[in-house]
Amino acid sequence: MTDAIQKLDAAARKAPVVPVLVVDSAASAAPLAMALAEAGVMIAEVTLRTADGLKVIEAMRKAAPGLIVGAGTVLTGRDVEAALNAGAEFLVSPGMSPGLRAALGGREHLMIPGVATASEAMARSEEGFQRLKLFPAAIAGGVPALKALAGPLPHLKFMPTGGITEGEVSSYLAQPNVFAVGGSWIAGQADIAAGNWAKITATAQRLLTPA
Ligand SMILES: O=C(O)C(=O)C[C@H](O)[C@H](O)COP(=O)(O)O
Repeated sequence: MTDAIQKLDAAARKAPVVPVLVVDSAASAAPLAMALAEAGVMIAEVTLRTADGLKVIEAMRKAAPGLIVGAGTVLTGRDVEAALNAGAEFLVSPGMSPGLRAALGGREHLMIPGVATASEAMARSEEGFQRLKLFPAAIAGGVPALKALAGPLPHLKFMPTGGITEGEVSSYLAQPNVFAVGGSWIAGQADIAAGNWAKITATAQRLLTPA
């Protein structure tokens, strides 16, 4: 197992909830990183869907050095290079394409690619991807799909993301083939833009300390 995956696994064992962040302004990065770290969040995914995404990755790493910051919505080879240059420690994509696959060239261990079917999961595993994102988790079958996949493919570990609600997190995390759960609602785009740091900390804290 590679260092990047080991580090991610160790953090996910302690704090298996990964906020998927859409951050409009790099000015939000430092207070956001501190709000998440205060809640005990150990892994965050910054999507490259905003113009400031790369700057946000850099600034969050500086502000909270203990937080593992990755890049999400990595779609192209250009995204791969830009995200790694900005300091992203892991990469997440909604799926896989021949171009992205070629651009990774030996760096599969850094990426968590999205899969929605058994065939996709088998293909990614064969290509060397060690952790997979079930995406969009709710549409791809949610917890029943993960249970079904665990039968024939017990060695594959997933981070379900997409359409998961707060109340469902614990049932996802109870699956032995789930190492983390992701969601954009943990720290919502509007709350980040409005600087609602206390609300973000409270939501993340609630998720990380189940009743
Ligand atoms: O940006 C990516 O790489 C994605 O694949 C999409 C995100 O994972 C979803 O947008 C999160 O889903 P929600 O929590 O339902 O909002």
